[in-house]
Amino acid sequence: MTEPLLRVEGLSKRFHGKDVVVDVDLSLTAGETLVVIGASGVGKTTLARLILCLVEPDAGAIHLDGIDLVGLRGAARRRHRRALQMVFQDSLAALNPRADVLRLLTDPLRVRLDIARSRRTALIHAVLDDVDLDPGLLGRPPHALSGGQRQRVALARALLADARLIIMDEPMAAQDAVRRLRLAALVKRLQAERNLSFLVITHDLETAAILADRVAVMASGRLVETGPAERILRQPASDAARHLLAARLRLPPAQTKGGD
Ligand SMILES: Nc1ncnc2c1ncn2[C@@H]1O[C@H](COP(=O)(O)OP(=O)(O)OP(=O)(O)O)[C@@H](O)[C@H]1O
Repeated sequence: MTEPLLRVEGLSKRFHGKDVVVDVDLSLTAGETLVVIGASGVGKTTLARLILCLVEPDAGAIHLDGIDLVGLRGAARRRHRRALQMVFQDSLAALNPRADVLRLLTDPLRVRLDIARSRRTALIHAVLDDVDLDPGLLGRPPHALSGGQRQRVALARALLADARLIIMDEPMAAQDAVRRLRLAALVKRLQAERNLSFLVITHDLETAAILADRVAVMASGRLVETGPAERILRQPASDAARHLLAARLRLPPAQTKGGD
C-alpha cells in the first residue's frame, strides 16, 4: 500500500492540565479532502495547529510523506513543513494589512530557491488564474477586497508556497450559498488539477456535506468516528455526530450553532 501524504498517530496535547487533543490518529491521501467536524471547543483548532507544528505535542507523530515532523527541528522542519499551508478563518487578520496583493503573493516565492526571480510574475499570474482572481486586484490591500477575494488570496499564497496539503479553518463561515458553491468548485478543481489535499475543520455540517470525501467527528479532543462523508452524514454511529445532525435539523440555518 502506498504511504498516505499525512499520517498522524497518537497525537495528544494538554493545556493547564486539561486534555485538549487526545490520542488522535488520522491519515490523508494525495487529492483527498478530510473534514474534521465537531462542536465548538472540542479541540479542532488545536489539532490543526499541532499538525502545522505551531504547537508542540505532548505525544504522537506527524508523518508527512513518511517523515515525522515532530522529530525534526529548525531548518529541516521548516523545509518539510512547507508542503502544509493554512488558510485561516479570518483572512483579514492573517494577511499583512500594509501589503498589497502583489506583495502578499510575492512573499511566499522569496523563500523558494527553485523559482528564478524572472519567473515570479508569470507564476503569480498563473496562480491568480487558478483561483479566479482578477489581476486588476494586485495593487489593492487586503481590506479593499471582499471576504471571498481575501480567501482566494490566502489560497493563492498557499499554492505559491508549493503546498500539497492545505488546512482550512471554517472556510465557509459567513458566506452565502453562491460563494459556498464557488469555493467548493474551486477546491475540487485544485484537487483534480494539482492532486492537492485539504484538511478542513468546521462545526458546520453543510461545509462537510459540500467538501468532504471523508469525515472525522471530534468530541472532547478525540476522533470518535471516521468514514465516508455520505455514510456519516446519513447514518452517524457516534453520539457526537448524531447531536450535530439533530441540532442542524432543529434550528433554522441562521441560528445553527455548535454548542459546547
Ligand atoms: N494555547 C492555549 N492555552 C490554553 N488553553 C488552550 C489553548 N489553545 C486552546 N485551548 C483550550 O483548548 C480547548 C479547545 O480549543 P480549540 O480552539 O482547539 O477548540 P475548537 O474545537 O477549535 O473550538 P472553536 O470551534 O470554538 O474554535 C478550549 O477549551 C481552549 O480554551
